[in-house]
Amino acid sequence: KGEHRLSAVLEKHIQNHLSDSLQLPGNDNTWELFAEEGEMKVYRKELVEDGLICDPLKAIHSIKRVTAREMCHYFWDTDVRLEWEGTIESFRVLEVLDERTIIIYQTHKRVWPSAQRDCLYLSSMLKIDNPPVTDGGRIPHDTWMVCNFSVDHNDANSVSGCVRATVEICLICQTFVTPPGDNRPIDRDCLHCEIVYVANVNPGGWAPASVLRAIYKREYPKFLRRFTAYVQTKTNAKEIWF
Ligand SMILES: Cc1cccc(-c2n[nH]cc2-c2ccc(F)c(-c3ccc(S(=O)(=O)CCO)cc3)c2)n1
Repeated sequence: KGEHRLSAVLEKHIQNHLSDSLQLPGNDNTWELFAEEGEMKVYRKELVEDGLICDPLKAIHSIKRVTAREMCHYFWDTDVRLEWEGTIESFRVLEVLDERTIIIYQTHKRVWPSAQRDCLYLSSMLKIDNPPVTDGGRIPHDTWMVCNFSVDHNDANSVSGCVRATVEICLICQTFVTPPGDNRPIDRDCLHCEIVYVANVNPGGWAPASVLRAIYKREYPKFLRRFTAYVQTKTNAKEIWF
C-alpha cells in the first residue's frame, strides 16, 4: 500500500466500490433490469447531470470455468485489450505506477452523430483480502477487482476533435469452487466466477439522449458477452490461475 502518488485516491475508490458496488441490484427497486441473457443481468438507472446522460450501469454475471484472477487479469492487461474491446480506436499507457497500476489514454471509435470520445484513467488490479461474503452467504475462494477511474495527466496530448469522457468503472470477481469429491483434483469444471461490473460514464459533452441510451443498451451487453467468452477461450487449455 502507499506505493505510488495516487495510492490514497485509489484506496478511496476501492472502498466505495466494496461498499456499494457489491450490493446486488436485484434486491432493491432503484435499478431497472434492461438486458438479460442466461446468467447475465444488466441494470441501469436513468441519471442526467448538467443535461448529459450519465446513466449508471450495473451488470451481474456468472461465468463457468474461469477464476476471478483470470477475469480481472484479462480485463486489466493492456497487452490483450484490443483482442476483446470493440469500441477502442487507440490507447497508450502513459505511466506505470506499480506492477498492477497504470494510467491509460484511449480514444473510442466515433459513433455518428456524436463527436468522438476519449478517456484518461487510472487502472488498477488488486486482490481483496477479507472478501465481503455475497448475500447468499456462500464463501468465495477469492475476490479480485479492477478499478478504472478518470485522472488528469500532463502527457495526454489528446487527439484533436475528441470530447473527454469521464469514467468510474469497477469489475469485482469472486471465484467459487465446488470440490469434485473423493480426493479428485480440482479442474475447471469445478469452477465458476461471479462478477459485478459497474460503469459510470459521463460522455463529457452533449450527445442526443436517444443515441447515448441506444449505444449503452447495445454496447454493454455486447461487451460483457464478448469479454466473458474471450476469457473462457483464452484460459480453457491453461492451468487454473487462482
Ligand atoms: C462498452 C461500451 C459501453 C458504452 C459505451 C461504449 C462506447 N461506444 N463508443 C464509444 C464508447 C465509449 C465512450 C466513452 C467511454 F468512456 C467508454 C468506456 C467504456 C468502457 C470502459 S472499461 O473501463 O469498462 C474497458 C476499458 O476500455 C472504458 C471506457 C466507451 N462502449
